[in-house]
Amino acid sequence: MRMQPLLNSRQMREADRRTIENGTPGFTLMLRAGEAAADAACRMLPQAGRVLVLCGPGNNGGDGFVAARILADRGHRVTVAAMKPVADLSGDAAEAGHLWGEAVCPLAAADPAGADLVVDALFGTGLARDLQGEVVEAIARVNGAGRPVLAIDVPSGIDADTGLVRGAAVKAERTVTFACRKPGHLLYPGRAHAGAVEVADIGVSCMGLDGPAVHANGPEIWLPAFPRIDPAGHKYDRGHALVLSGGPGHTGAARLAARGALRAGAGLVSVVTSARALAVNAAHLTAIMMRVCDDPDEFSDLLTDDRFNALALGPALGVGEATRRWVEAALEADRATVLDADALTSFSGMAEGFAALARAPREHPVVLTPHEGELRRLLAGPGEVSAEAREIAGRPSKLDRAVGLAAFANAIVVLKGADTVVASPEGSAVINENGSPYLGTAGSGDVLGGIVAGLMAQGMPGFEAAACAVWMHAEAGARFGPGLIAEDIPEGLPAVLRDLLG
Ligand SMILES: NC(=O)C1=CN([C@@H]2O[C@H](COP(=O)(O)OP(=O)(O)OC[C@H]3O[C@@H](n4cnc5c(N)ncnc54)[C@H](OP(=O)(O)O)[C@@H]3O)[C@@H](O)[C@H]2O)[C@@H](O)CC1
Ligand SMILES: [K+]
Repeated sequence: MRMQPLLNSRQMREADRRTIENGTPGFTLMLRAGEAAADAACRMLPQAGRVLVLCGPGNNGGDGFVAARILADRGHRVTVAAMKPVADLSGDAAEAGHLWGEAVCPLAAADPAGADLVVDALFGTGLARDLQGEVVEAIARVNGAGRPVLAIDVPSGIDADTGLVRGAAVKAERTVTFACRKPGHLLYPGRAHAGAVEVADIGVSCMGLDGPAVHANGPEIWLPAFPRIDPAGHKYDRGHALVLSGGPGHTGAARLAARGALRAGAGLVSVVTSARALAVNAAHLTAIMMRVCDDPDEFSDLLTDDRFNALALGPALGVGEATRRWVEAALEADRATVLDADALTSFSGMAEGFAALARAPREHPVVLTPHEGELRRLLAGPGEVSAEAREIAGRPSKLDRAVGLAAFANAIVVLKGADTVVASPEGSAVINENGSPYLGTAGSGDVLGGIVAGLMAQGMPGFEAAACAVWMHAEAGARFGPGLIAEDIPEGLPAVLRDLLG
């Protein structure tokens, strides 16, 4: 298994430039890209058919002209509609336009409804601003025609770096991209617009580039750091995770998290409960133990025992001063700590204070697991919030928001959603892609926090534990499919672990 880098458009340009500098002409790359697109088109349309190729003003359009030439040579009836006449193109795109060598109609005259396949070569990684005017209209006609669409590199109108729609965007059935995928292929809505994405090797290397290290999340990222069980060891070698319970009537979330931690392999897991909630927790727990703490001071006392090496707190704790004090006690104790839900929302409008706590020098990782609403409330909630925090919350790109919060709080951030991003304070990130819509169910996030804590209890580093937990959680949910409830996720972990660990 190889790591799958996701290069942004600046990094892609740099990769391109280096390849050209090392002796491969840009036009050769364009010929390879166009051929890969033509091959993909032929797989979608195996019999000779009517192909409409839409070409933009830059090199993405150039790829389109090359693909059009190859498809016509292979017997398809090809129409090319372009934003600019070939005479107005420059560089490699002009050369590709001449290679096409046949008539080009204006974009406004393109008739996607009359095609068996539409090849979208309007814009790729060079999209620089929102689309307007006739391109928006042409894209609306393509999307309305209901014909299969193959996008070259990126569905036009999708920002390759953020996955956001810039004015309008093509909805493709497939996308053929070059060298490696881009963040916008994994981040929604780009992921939905791209359809199935295939990567063509055109001789451009994605390695050794400056800038953010962003990857698709997968076992290759974290399996080497996965805790291995020592055959001669015992449960005390695999850590002891503590999960904080809410009060009576709010205890289920902690038990879900605790179950996740135990299934993830923590040697011991205890729910920390108030005396008032003890009976209800006791009625539901067997392998998971309990510790009674009625206030944060008792919790601090408990944490003088360094065998408790991982903490998870937040779900169903309640929002306010009391929860802030539990969070302070947890952070002061310097254990591998997961903060979720109310542990984050309790600091709404106090982003600076929260960050000061999280940033205090510490040995063990802090993992924050907000969804978008929790991130917004934490960084831009009502109250005295710094311009820096507000700027992070307002970033259009989910990737940038996650990386921003991670740096701001010096913590690992799991920004949850269908395209969960895990970011480190140093700026590296992974984007998850094995989830399923069924994971959006009550208590699912509680289980995730527990899995992260369970892995860290076994000594897995924070970033790897978070990325691994996100992947395993999604995998267990996706395998279960329809009818999934949060309780099923921990029970799905053994099968996922068996396949991972062999
Ligand atoms: N990297 C590689 O290894 C390889 C890359 N290759 C291919 O090159 C593609 C990147 O090419 P690219 O840089 O020319 O950018 P591209 O997406 O064609 O668009 C730029 C043009 O669009 C214009 N424009 C921008 N926004 C606009 C808007 N909103 N509305 C209107 N116009 C707008 C912009 O004009 P300007 O901003 O200057 O006005 C410029 O004319 C890449 O996706 C891949 O397909 C392969 O050929 C081989 C190897
Ligand atoms: K495109």
